[in-house]
Amino acid sequence: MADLAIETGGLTKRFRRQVAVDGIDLAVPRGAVYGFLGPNGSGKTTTIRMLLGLVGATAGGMRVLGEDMPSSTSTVLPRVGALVEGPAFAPFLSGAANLERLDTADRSAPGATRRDRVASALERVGLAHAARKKAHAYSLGMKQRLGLAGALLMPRELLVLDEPTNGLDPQGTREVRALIRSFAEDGTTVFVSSHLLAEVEQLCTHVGVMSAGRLVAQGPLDAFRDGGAARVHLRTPDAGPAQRVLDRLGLTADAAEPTPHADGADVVATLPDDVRPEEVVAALVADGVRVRGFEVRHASLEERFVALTGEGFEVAR
Ligand SMILES: Nc1ncnc2c1ncn2[C@@H]1O[C@H](COP(=O)(O)OP(=O)(O)OP(=O)(O)O)[C@@H](O)[C@H]1O
Repeated sequence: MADLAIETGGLTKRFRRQVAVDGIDLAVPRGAVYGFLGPNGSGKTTTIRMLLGLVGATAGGMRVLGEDMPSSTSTVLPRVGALVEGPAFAPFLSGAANLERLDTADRSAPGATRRDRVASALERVGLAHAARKKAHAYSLGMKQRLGLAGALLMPRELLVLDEPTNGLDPQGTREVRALIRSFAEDGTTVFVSSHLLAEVEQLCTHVGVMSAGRLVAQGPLDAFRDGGAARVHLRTPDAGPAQRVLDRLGLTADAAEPTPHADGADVVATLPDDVRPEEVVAALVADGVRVRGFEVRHASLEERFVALTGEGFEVAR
């Protein structure tokens, strides 16, 4: 069995009639940066709140860092750093004072090292220069980074981050992403929710896709990238003979009729796993088909996820 930082079985949350999370089986390997992807309202925040013991599950089980939750909350949570829903800070306290206050509330955090740990967490997120500034004067990006600093006051084995780049400008987004990468490089497992496919694609080693409360896909990101059928895009003035060659090789055309083009016509067909693109070109040429364009394209991650969830993803970065 893989060593899992988060594992759930049939995890379910119902709010009166509505099923927000519908029997999900999460498997988050240790050391992964796991992107928890799904459109708004698909159940990501509710799942995170259950994992952190902020709300009870209606049914199902969960283990976090190898321990049953919520029964082991008091021993597990000190090992987990969390950033959930835009952290609330005391506006008239400085960034450093806010972190000191937060740290004081953590019974596992030793007071003797508090000041040093606060300073190094601020340093880590690039806020050392603003340590004495009042939190209300922080930009949204700085507040978000202060929230991340709060999750880093103690060494953590797992970070759970709910939409950490929400509301940030592109620069702030890049900074937060770089920070998350640096946590992962230290060996921390990161579980990060997002409704932005591009973000998950750039950041994560693993992905879980939520749709209407269900986990519709999960696994290493590379498996999604390499999966998905390849299609050949052929441009030729000899569409009829081309189609016959493709049929013979077992390629199924996307449309009954090729798309007309000034330079002939475009034929698009799905390439079976056991046929190599060069065989297709050779067979076409051998049959006298004039090949004016030939390209093999894999379905993009976005196309695959849209197919899984039936919904579009925001592609904004
Ligand atoms: N406290 C609550 N009471 C009733 N319904 C709730 C509650 N919290 C969440 N829901 C519902 O559960 C569903 C899942 O919500 P959730 O916030 O988990 O989704 P999400 O994927 O995190 O979306 P978002 O990205 O918008 O936060 C939604 O339909 C939401 O309206």
